[in-house]
Amino acid sequence: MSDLLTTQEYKSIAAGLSLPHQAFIDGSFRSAISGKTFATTNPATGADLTQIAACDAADVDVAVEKARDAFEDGRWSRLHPSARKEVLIKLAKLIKRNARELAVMESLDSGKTIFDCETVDVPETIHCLIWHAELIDKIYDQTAPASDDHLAMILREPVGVVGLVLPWNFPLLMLAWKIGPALAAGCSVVVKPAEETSLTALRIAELAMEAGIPAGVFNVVTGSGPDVGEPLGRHPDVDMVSFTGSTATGRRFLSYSGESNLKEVTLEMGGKNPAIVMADAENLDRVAAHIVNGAFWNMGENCSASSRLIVAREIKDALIDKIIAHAREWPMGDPLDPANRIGALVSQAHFDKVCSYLDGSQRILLGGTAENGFVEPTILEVPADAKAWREEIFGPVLSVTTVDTMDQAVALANDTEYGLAASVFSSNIKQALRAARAIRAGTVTVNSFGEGDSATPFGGYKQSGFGGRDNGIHAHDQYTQIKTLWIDLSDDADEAVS
Ligand SMILES: NC(=O)C1=CN([C@@H]2O[C@H](COP(=O)(O)OP(=O)(O)OC[C@H]3O[C@@H](n4cnc5c(N)ncnc54)[C@H](O)[C@@H]3O)[C@@H](O)[C@H]2O)C=CC1
Ligand code: BAL
Repeated sequence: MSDLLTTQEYKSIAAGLSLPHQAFIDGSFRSAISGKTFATTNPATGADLTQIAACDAADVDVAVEKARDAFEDGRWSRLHPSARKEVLIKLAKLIKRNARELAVMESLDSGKTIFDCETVDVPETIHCLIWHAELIDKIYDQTAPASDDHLAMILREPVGVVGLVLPWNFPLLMLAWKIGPALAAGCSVVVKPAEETSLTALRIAELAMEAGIPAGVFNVVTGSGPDVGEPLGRHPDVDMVSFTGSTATGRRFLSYSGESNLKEVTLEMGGKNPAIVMADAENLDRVAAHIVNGAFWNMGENCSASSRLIVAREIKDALIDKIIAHAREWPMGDPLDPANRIGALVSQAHFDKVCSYLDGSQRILLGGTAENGFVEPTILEVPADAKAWREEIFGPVLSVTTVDTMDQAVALANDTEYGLAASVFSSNIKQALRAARAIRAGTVTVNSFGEGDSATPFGGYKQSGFGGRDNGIHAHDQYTQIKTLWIDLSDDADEAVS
């Protein structure tokens, strides 16, 4: 990309950044009530970046109370949708104005490459916010069939105070996927960023105030899952939680809801996503480029990563050779070097988890080495009962196995507790579409890898998803609820409504 800077220029921006470190509640930054902090670290160097407010249930209580006050007095929730639109578009413009700073902050905090932060995370964040802002004053309520004496209206109302619990793999983008539709709908939000990556959510909250989002509407409470996520999930005055993260934690949010106020819960969780390549797939070189992108983009720290390659036996060697050639074009190293496509894994704990799958017991076709937070793109040939085949690794590790027929491939694709995404490569389009229908996953791509865009719903089948979809007009459903308004128009006041 011609407008990327040099490594030195990025490092000088990094050195000059002012890093937000306090929680953002009711329109201002504040320390945790306990006064506690925790370190956020640059995973590429191991150096501490800053100390972040380590909030707990007391801070969650204040944020929810302020969010409730804001929601009830209507300072945001009752604005004309076009007024909310204008403010959200202003926020998107402010993000654009601060794009470089946000990209560097995101890269430092998460280990993601500056190339991805500059070309994907920040621009897609802006696009997502604009998409939902532009949508909100174009949605019509409905009327239901009713007699001439009655009017039956179906109205959508903002759900209220929502908790948005975020993962660390796309800190900005997942924030946008959730605040875009939630704020557009008129909700007040309490955001809980992942403890590994709090910085950009805090900076966006500051920009949101500057854009004109009223105090109390957009709060960010930093801290650990048990200290902040759980109190939010259990809070009696939170109407809804939208979560993205692991299936294990998603399950907890269902329990929190069941054990508290039955708040609505939407869960976007893990994946072990298959890429099926049949012998008749056209242009293996192009297929290989898609597989490399699917498996290794964002260091494989992607819930929709193609982590299982199911390939027709007769083309396996040819395809693997091409995948290896493409993977070698993805340099690994300093995330602030714009030439690099593979950065550092998000944390030492996550690095250790990914390394535990590289125990030497598998046949390694590529990579397999890991050092100081960086894991090389790795391809493992494994049987379909191997741990690496079945469990979500969330690192740059592609597991491969062979089949003879599309039926075998689909059966293997579906042999998982997950159902987030899949891709199918075949020049026989009928066969490919039949397979796409048979695969139990929320997004299936044919002859490509991708997860859609702001306009297309994203979420999972089985243990990958619950309760709704991110993105598209469907995301709006998460943050609204339906009210029926029934009006008797008859002159006879005694006539029963029916
Ligand atoms: N679907 C996805 O996009 C993601 C999947 N993962 C998967 O999860 C694995 C573990 O990563 P984690 O960071 O531990 O994910 P996680 O699911 O534990 O964390 C996601 C969010 O939930 C919060 N959380 C954690 N424990 C909680 C609790 N007991 N109660 C309430 N909130 C809680 C975290 O603070 C974070 O904000 C990864 O290796 C990967 O396999 C992780 C992040 C994103
Ligand atoms: N791929 C975007 C959603 C996620 O990884 O959680």
